[in-house]
Amino acid sequence: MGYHRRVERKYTLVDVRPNPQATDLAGLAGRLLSELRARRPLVQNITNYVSMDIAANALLAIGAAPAMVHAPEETPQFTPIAGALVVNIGTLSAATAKAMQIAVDVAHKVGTPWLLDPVAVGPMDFRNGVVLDLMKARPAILRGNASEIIAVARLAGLTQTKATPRGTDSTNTTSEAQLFCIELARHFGCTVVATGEVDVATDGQQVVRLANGSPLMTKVTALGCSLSSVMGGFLAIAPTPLEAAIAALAVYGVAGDMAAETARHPGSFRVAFIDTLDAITPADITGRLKVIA
Ligand SMILES: Nc1ncnc2c1ncn2[C@@H]1O[C@H](COP(=O)(O)OP(=O)(O)OP(=O)(O)O)[C@@H](O)[C@H]1O
Ligand SMILES: Cc1ncsc1CCO
Ligand SMILES: [Mg+2]
Repeated sequence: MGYHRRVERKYTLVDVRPNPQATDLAGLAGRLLSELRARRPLVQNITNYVSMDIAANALLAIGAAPAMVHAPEETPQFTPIAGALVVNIGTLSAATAKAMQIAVDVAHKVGTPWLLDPVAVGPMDFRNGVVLDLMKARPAILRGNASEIIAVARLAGLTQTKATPRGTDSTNTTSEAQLFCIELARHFGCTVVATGEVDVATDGQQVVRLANGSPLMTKVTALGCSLSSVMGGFLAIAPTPLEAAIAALAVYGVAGDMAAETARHPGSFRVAFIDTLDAITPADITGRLKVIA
């Protein structure tokens, strides 16, 4: 398949089912939060150097057990016992790319669900090739910002639209990315999540849009990477990847709202946000979740 092959669009937004009710989604997220805390899933992360600390702390705060196991020599024994695997290409090298491919192949073989965070995909050919190779091992969830999701859609030949990322940051909106989320989900048979001011999650049939969170979340590095790791925690315990994605987005977004009520600048927000991941309750989600129809 050529990178830029344009596929015929056989479906439109019209055949996507209507948005479920906010109360249903908040209830789902609250139940899965309680279940995650009860089961404390083990989450393997092969992630970038920047996110290593905050992603592990976010997983601990929400109630999961993080493990940053990268070595290809260890993966064949570790990935089968992990509840989920999170692969994040933020600080990619030839060596880490190889370690990631070995891990996702093991995950695919033994049935450990895994999530891909395609950080800064688009402008660099090496990174783009790695993302396409990783996608062949069928992630359960693809989670990126709007620019990253548009870039993966272009790589897959689903569009000629060019994303306009600025390094690891998005300059696109998730409403620009929404149709590509649906097309990618159908093309790869996975759940796709695009984050931003409004978060979009879809399995190719249902589309859910959530509008919690604070602009301060873009002022703390690797909060998106940490969201991917937290989503891995939910992926380990949720009945479906879409439910895992919705629960993670709901908990994370509401925690962002709550932390922004106590902290006004990035340094203190980072601390308040981790504290809130620990303190947040299902009732907080019910009271605050913003679902866009
Ligand atoms: N403008 C905004 N307003 C409110 N919340 C936001 C905004 N932008 C991002 N978020 C939230 O921040 C979190 C991280 O999403 P973001 O899209 O910034 O990830 P990212 O670009 O992959 O981050 P990074 O690469 O720095 O880790 C998500 O929970 C998202 O909802
Ligand atoms: C800043 C940065 N550079 C590579 S990964 C990363 C963390 C945010 O994605
Ligand atoms: Mg990111």
